[in-house]
Amino acid sequence: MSSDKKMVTLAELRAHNTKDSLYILIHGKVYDCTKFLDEHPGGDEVILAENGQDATEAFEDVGHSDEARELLPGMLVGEFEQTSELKLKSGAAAAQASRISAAAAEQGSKCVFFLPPSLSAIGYLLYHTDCLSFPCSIMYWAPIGMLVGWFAYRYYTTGAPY
Ligand code: HEM
Repeated sequence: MSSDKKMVTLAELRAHNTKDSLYILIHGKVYDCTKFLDEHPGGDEVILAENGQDATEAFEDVGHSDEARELLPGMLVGEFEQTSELKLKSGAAAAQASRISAAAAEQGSKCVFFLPPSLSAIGYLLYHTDCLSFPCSIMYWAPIGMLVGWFAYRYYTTGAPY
């Protein structure tokens, strides 16, 4: 139930900013890691440096193991009461964006792979210059390009485009 969740304010988070009492904010939750400071394999300074701010990015950048994550619930103080003063960093959103672009790149390379080299090159250029939002739209542009080419060729050789 959300009503019995303890909410931690920014003032509270900032009040616990020393070795004697240290709160850390990770993924919107506040943890009391005072007792853990001496045991932390990464040393106490790195955690102390994150006092009073959102430590999510620092925590995720290290690539902490599942074992490290399992220690967190034991230190939980409560949910962070978000204020406009301290915007939470959304590591999840960034990860999602990179997953989407990786998937799009994979799909693009599959499309381009089955096309003749010249069209692959055009498709590659269009895709990588962001001319098209969807990589497979080359299937739409290629026939148009060929049609325009055909009329240009006819006009050049006969003086009449049809
Ligand atoms: C209360 C939150 C934290 C917990 C429970 C925690 C736990 C751990 C654990 C168990 C390890 C050993 C490796 C692993 O299992 O992943 C570790 C390593 C490490 N942690 Fe944390 N950590 C916390 C917060 C942080 C923060 C905020 C930083 C800031 C940068 C940090 C930096 C590091 C570094 C640099 C290592 C690597 C140490 C090495 O391999 O020499 N940790 N942490």
